[in-house]
Amino acid sequence: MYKQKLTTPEQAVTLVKDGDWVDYGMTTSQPVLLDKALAGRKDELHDIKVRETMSLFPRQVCECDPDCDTFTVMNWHLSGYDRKLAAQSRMFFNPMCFRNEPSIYRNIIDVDVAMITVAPMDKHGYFNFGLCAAVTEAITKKAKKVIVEVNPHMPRCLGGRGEAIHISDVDAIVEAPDVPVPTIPFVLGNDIDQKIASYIVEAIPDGATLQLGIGGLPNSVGAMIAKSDLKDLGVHTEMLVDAFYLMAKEGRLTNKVKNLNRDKGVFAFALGSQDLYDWVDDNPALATFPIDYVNDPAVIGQIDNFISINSCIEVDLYGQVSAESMGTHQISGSGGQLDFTDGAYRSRGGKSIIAMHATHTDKKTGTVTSNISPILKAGTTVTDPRSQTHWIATEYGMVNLMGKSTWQRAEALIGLAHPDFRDELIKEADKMHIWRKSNKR
Ligand SMILES: CC(=O)SCCNC(=O)CCNC(=O)[C@H](O)C(C)(C)COP(=O)(O)OP(=O)(O)OC[C@H]1O[C@@H](n2cnc3c(N)ncnc32)[C@H](O)[C@@H]1OP(=O)(O)O
Ligand SMILES: CCCC(=O)O
Repeated sequence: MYKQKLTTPEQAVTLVKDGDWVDYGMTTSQPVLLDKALAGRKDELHDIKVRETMSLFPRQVCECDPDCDTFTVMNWHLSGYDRKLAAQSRMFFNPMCFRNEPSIYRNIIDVDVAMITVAPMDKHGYFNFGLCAAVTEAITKKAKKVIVEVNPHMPRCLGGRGEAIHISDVDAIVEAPDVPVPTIPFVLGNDIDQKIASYIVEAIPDGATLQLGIGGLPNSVGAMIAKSDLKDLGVHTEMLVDAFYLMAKEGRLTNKVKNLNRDKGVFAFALGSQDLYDWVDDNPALATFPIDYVNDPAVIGQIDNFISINSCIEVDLYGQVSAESMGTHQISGSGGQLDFTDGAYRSRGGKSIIAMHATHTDKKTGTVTSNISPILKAGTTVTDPRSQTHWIATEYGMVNLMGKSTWQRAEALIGLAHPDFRDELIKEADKMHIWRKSNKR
């Protein structure tokens, strides 16, 4: 069957017809040779819609078609490359809560052709989805045709479920022996990140189960945990990052006291360095599951002492969080932030922590602005509504907003702002009628 289905990328993409919706696997499952071959058909195809997530390298269907004559590309979560294209109307954002994405595929949207990078076929005829199980099964099950791009460098991730596809469900196979699996460097934050990390690490008990988001700030927290005295930590995370490998190496991560999936570190996709990939490869201490399980707040809430650590871009004085846009400029996406904010709050002893620097410096102009604002800018997307926001951390401390009234939130958040911006924030809070008269006397 393998020999019958094996073909060239150019031949495989002839499965795509005018008007089709084509889905690429997300992050490390993005096809490379198939993307290039599909781009090669630009002049003969019409109205092809491509859906993808977080490009880790230039997308050939975008590069070949700057005026978007043939390809309309949509993206569930923007990377740095993607946000530049989106700002030129060459890519469009697909709003979602990550836990809902599989059900959106199952119940709402159609897929004509799925193109997915996978690990080599095993002796039972299965292609492991490798580093990214998250939504891959939902995409392939909905697709009318499935093309797999086999990458021999793709680690094999053992799964709870939904981690592989059988050759009988595949329409065409192409091989990519010389394509590296994309890595991202483990970059630690600066002194401010270290300060914020120190508050967060203090709030983590022995035996806690952790989720870490993307970026220098969560990396700093993870690296500090690895060097701490914390014992018997567990992992239940959307994205498995290098920090978890460091914690395991230092003996902090045992998954021994987790009250769900005990002895297993749970994740939906892994993205990081080659060291991380070598650690996850065939590792029975880890289990990958689809995102509608990992990110389900009802699942997360069953795990005691669940500590979720994510970062954001801006918080207003009501406690509304944006982790994804600045006005109408889409920076990234909601991803799983709200899923974990809700889930960690439900956990006995749990905390959802949204961390950020108190200020932002514009790289081009050098202008410094407060990341705590009276109100979000016009057009900014709310990632976490104020009713769901739990803990917020900056280099000036950490506060729990849950249960606080509007004046208490304003007071607490102004206490987390950079001192240079506090007077102005107080004036605005007063105008917004969320500053106590007694404070003025
Ligand atoms: C994969 C996971 O994270 S799982 C966890 C759940 N998911 C989420 O939390 C999703 C939402 N969160 C995110 O997307 C990220 O955590 C972010 C964007 C909030 C922070 O990620 P980081 O990698 O630390 O972001 P970074 O500092 O590089 O900033 C990204 C961009 O936003 C811009 N930016 C960041 N903060 C601000 C700000 N306050 N004002 C204006 N622009 C800002 C940066 O300039 C940068 O833009 P550029 O690359 O085009 O120059
Ligand atoms: C693909 C979604 C990533 C995130 O949650 O940030």
